[in-house]
Amino acid sequence: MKTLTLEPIAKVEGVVHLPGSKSISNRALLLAALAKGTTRITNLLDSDDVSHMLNALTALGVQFSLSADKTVCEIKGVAGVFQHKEPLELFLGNAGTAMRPLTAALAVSNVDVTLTGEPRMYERPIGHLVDALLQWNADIEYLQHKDYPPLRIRGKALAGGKISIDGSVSSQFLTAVLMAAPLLSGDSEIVISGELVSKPYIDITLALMARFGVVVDNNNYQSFVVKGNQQYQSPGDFLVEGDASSASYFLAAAAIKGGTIKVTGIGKNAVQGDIHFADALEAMGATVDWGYDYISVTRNQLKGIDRDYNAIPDAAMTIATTALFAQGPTAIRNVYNWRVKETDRLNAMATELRKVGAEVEEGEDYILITPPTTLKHASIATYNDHRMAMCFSLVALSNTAVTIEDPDCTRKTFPQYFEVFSSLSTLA
Ligand SMILES: O=C(O)C1=C[C@@H](OP(=O)(O)O)[C@@H](O)[C@H](O)C1
Ligand SMILES: C=C(OP(=O)(O)O)C(=O)O
Repeated sequence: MKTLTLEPIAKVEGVVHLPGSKSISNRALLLAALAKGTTRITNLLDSDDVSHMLNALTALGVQFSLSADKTVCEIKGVAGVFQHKEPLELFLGNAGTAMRPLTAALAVSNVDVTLTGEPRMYERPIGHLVDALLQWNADIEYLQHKDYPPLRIRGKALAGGKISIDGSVSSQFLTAVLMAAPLLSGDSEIVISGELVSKPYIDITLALMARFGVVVDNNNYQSFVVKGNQQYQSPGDFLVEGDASSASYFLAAAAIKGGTIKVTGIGKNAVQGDIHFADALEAMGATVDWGYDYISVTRNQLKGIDRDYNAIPDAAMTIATTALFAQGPTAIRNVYNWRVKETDRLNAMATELRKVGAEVEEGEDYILITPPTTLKHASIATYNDHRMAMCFSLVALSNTAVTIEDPDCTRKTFPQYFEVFSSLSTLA
């Protein structure tokens, strides 16, 4: 297996132009594909998760052109729902932002589609989404195990109406039904049961739908009303914000061993909840500066924090390895759904943090990390989880090297991560 050893880093500083947000790239592609008119998407992310969405759109007959560097996509919308006569199989890797939204969009289209993915995708639940779509009378079949992909979807026109959806495992299920709702022939009301997790991602969904001309009535995230029989409208040009989750590694590095690092492509008005990772760093003691198109962080003495990070589950992983450099313990709470992401992230994080010397308590939905006085060199298993690889690069900001196993797993959202990280670093 390929490994990458990062030697101890004395200092980090510089400017990072962030690649496009994964969450926004895949939403923008899907809505542009459904919309009336041609959309020119710029700063599109080029990564595996986005390739899976693009490949699915190609197979569905959507016409688009990509620039040589794959960051500009001009896409001609189908002005309605997808139409495809022959049965199709779409392979979606482990991309939640492709699997979940496409399940709903295809259930209301004229298609007969089987959605497949990597083995881990077949362990990531989708039952809450399918249960919601079945209430609209969708035709969806589990091909292996109840509540998990692969799925066979025989899409058809659906009438809408009132449904309930369990929001306690993934917000992507609600995102999926919201994006499909305007395509129903009648109006719909979507009522949330259970505590809605990862709420800021719903704001991304509503903001994107609005950019494509569809306004949703949001009753305090308890229920949503969407008018039926609508068509998404292309906004013409659409610029993808920088990826705020990807920014977290650089901002954390600055807090630990800056210098100052400035990330551009996101700022104080960004729509992604993960920009509030910078607030976590500030609470730990770092100095944060916010502009309209940048966030910069400068080092300071860090102290441990104890907070609920349900709203930013992806960036919260970066807090776990930043905690290695703080005075006192850090608790990251209310992150149960770490267990159903690329791997069981609570277990993976606890196991690997212990390897570098931390004392870790792994709860059902929290992790409590007490940093060691000196970090130990370790070979870090990454569990095919891009965020495990990126988070543990921070260990090199010590007097100790760190070895990252399978570093190429960052291709899910950030293929160039290690090149960018190294370009900011001065070795000890
Ligand atoms: O809607 C989105 O773009 C996402 C929502 C979050 O998932 P959950 O809602 O499952 O927490 C997040 O972890 C994922 O990386 C992207
Ligand atoms: C959970 C993640 O991905 P997905 O979109 O596949 O859910 C992630 O990127 O951390």
